[in-house]
Amino acid sequence: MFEKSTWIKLPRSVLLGHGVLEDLGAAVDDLYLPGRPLVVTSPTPNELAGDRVRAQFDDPATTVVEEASFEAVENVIEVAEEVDPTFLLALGGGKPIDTAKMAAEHLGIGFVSVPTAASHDGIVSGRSSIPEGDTRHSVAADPPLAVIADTELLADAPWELTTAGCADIISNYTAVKDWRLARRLRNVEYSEYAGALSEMTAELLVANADSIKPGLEESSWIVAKALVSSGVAMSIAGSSRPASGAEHLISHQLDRVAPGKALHGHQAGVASILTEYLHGGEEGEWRSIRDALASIDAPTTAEELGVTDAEFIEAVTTAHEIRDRYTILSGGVTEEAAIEVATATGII
Ligand SMILES: NC(=O)C1=CN([C@@H]2O[C@H](COP(=O)(O)OP(=O)(O)OC[C@H]3O[C@@H](n4cnc5c(N)ncnc54)[C@H](OP(=O)(O)O)[C@@H]3O)[C@@H](O)[C@H]2O)C=CC1
Ligand SMILES: O=C(CO)COP(=O)(O)O
Ligand SMILES: [Zn+2]
Repeated sequence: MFEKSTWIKLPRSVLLGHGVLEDLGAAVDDLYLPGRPLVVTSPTPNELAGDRVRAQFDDPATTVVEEASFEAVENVIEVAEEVDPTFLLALGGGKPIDTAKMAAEHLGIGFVSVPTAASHDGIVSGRSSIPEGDTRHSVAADPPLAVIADTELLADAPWELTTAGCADIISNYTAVKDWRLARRLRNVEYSEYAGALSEMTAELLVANADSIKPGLEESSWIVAKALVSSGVAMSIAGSSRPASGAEHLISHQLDRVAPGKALHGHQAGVASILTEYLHGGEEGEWRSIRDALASIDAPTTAEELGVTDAEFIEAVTTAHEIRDRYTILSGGVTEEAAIEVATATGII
């Protein structure tokens, strides 16, 4: 008997473009979400756009998240239990968005995502990624009910946040290779649709790399569309597999080994040069990944990430320990081998 089933959860509305922040209230009305939001934001986005967001609702409440942590999620839940909002409205980068996503899941209410930085594909996805001690919890949560991505706001964010979003997308190439490898060697469930969408998203971004330049609002448009598309791929897969393979394991380890030194997408991008080399060898496509990253001003070396060679190598040799996800790094890489590959690719 055929017994497979799939439940794909997607945002119902995605507004993307110049000035769409002013349509936020209307977009929420369109979702038939009556009542008041609890705005979950972080300091800079609150200062930049908090008042414009609050002005579109009756009696909104606000809570400010200083860092992404389980404690922050608990705090948001506590505030929500006091003010009894009908939905959460996450305003900012990944920190407030992931915190709100996880809190909304716990509270059993929806959330609306208003990114102020096109820094990674978590702004759209149904995955919440929160660090805790030495590990990182990537948990399934409902995706946002709506995403309101104002390219005017995104274009004003520091340029490196946008290049981090690009690099997060470019790393989809190796994430999909790891996923296919896991299907072949471990019979892991693989979605052709999600894999193809994720790869196509990276290809389109690279094809448009010439239009990704600081001070050009079109860059934010291209990147934000790619982040939406990658988020949809994760929703179709029901996991972060289409966008997170061994390169993400290395990035998560760098967060632990060298915290706060580099942005998530930049780390995943540099790590994907190395994992592509492991997949394809000297003749593989690692140079194309490196050149694509360089063409949009993203780092391609440990030094450009601001981490030492030793920190990068430690992240590579320990990456397989943090998550039970089969990748090219499963089983581990010796320090000598890691140094050899990182040297061959010019990362160290
Ligand atoms: N779900 C997922 O798939 C993923 C989730 N994550 C999560 O996301 C977090 C990282 O996301 P990221 O977006 O980089 O982090 P943040 O939300 O911390 O944003 C990065 C920095 O940019 C600032 N900022 C945000 N928007 C603007 C703007 N428009 N102009 C000027 N500054 C701005 C923030 O300021 P300030 O701190 O003052 O508010 C912060 O200092 C991690 O904590 C991680 O847990 C990461 C990867 C994937
Ligand atoms: O960053 C992600 C996709 O780009 C999410 O991946 P994780 O599931 O590894 O947190
Ligand atoms: Zn990522």
